[in-house]
Amino acid sequence: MRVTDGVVSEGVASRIRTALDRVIDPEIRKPITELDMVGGIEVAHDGVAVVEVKLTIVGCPAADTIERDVRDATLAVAGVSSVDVRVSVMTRDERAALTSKLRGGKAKRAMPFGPDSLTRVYAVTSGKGGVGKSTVTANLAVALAARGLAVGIVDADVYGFSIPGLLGLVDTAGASVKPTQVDDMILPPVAYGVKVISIGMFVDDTSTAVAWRGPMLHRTIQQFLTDVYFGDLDVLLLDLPPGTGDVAISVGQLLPNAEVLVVTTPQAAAADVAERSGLVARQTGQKLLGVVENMAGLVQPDGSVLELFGSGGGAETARRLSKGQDARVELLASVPLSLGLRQGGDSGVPVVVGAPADPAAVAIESLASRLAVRERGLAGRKLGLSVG
Ligand SMILES: Nc1ncnc2c1ncn2[C@@H]1O[C@H](COP(=O)(O)OP(=O)(O)OP(=O)(O)O)[C@@H](O)[C@H]1O
Repeated sequence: MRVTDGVVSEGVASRIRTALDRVIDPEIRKPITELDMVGGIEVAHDGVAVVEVKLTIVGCPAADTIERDVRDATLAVAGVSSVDVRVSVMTRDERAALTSKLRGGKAKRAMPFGPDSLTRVYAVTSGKGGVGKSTVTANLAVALAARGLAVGIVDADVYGFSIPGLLGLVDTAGASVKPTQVDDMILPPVAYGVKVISIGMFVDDTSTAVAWRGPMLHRTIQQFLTDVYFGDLDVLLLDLPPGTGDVAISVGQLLPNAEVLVVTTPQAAAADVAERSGLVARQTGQKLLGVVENMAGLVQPDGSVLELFGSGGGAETARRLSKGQDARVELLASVPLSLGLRQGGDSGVPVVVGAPADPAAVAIESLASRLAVRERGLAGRKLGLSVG
């Protein structure tokens, strides 16, 4: 429906369009004007505005937010007395044009994180389960995003897909939120500024055991990397299942520029397993960047330190992994045992946000400052890099 009564105020209409540049699609994270989601805008002499908004899909979960933001932005424009936001859905062709635009006009299903990409890819692995790999990954991602970097996580931990829960992307029953799908493009849910995709978002029951063989896992990781719209990321973190050669091989093939972070505990025995998972990653051509020791000494109220899992495992793993490659594998951080870190994970409010003074949060922040590298220079060229 178009406004037909009386003379239309073009000046106000164009000011509304400019104001709508500030309305961001919460899932795609771009202005709705850039996404061609704004149709006609007409304003009658009495200041009554009609704004047409085209959503990507029927039942778009962001519909209410977008409609409200469009209403607020329009009403804030001088000369507007009231607004009628008319919501419709894009046609197939409009949607196809949008997904192609978001892919930068590139062929469908191109891999955006290949060797030429300016995204720094960190693959987080561990020798065995339960060492806090996912907890560290989730907090690291949030800390990097808080520094203004564009950050994404691919949770490929089929056996323990815990990233959605750690970042609060779950409903009251504990089920992961489902990503919106625009044709064959998947829009990753966003938490604390981090775009997240997880195997947990594609299983109906969180208690489902996902018993996948290598090829299935490979296809899933590949699909996550090609069909999920991450946009231009500064950093992509991959949470990998502990100690499997299958996934290391897939990551080596799909993301040859990925750099591996090995998470281990301070226990001496854990160093053996952690070393093996690092070596598997190296055999597949990936670069080992560093070791993160987690569950290190817990500071007691009296100031003494309780080393529940012993000490030195992280440094030992880094020392052993340094043999056999030119660049030294560094112990990048030692994250202490922390009630706050564990509680933050359980409640979906990462400790780096909920209790930034917690010693575990401080250690993860310092890890983030070592890894927070933006490769996109002002001229869009690649910048020189170094960790440290
Ligand atoms: N530094 C820490 N202090 C206290 N608890 C921690 C710490 N790090 C992790 N945890 C807790 O340990 C448990 C295992 O952590 P997490 O799920 O992150 O491990 P994981 O290595 O990713 O395991 P998996 O790969 O098997 O899924 C969680 O309950 C988490 O809250």
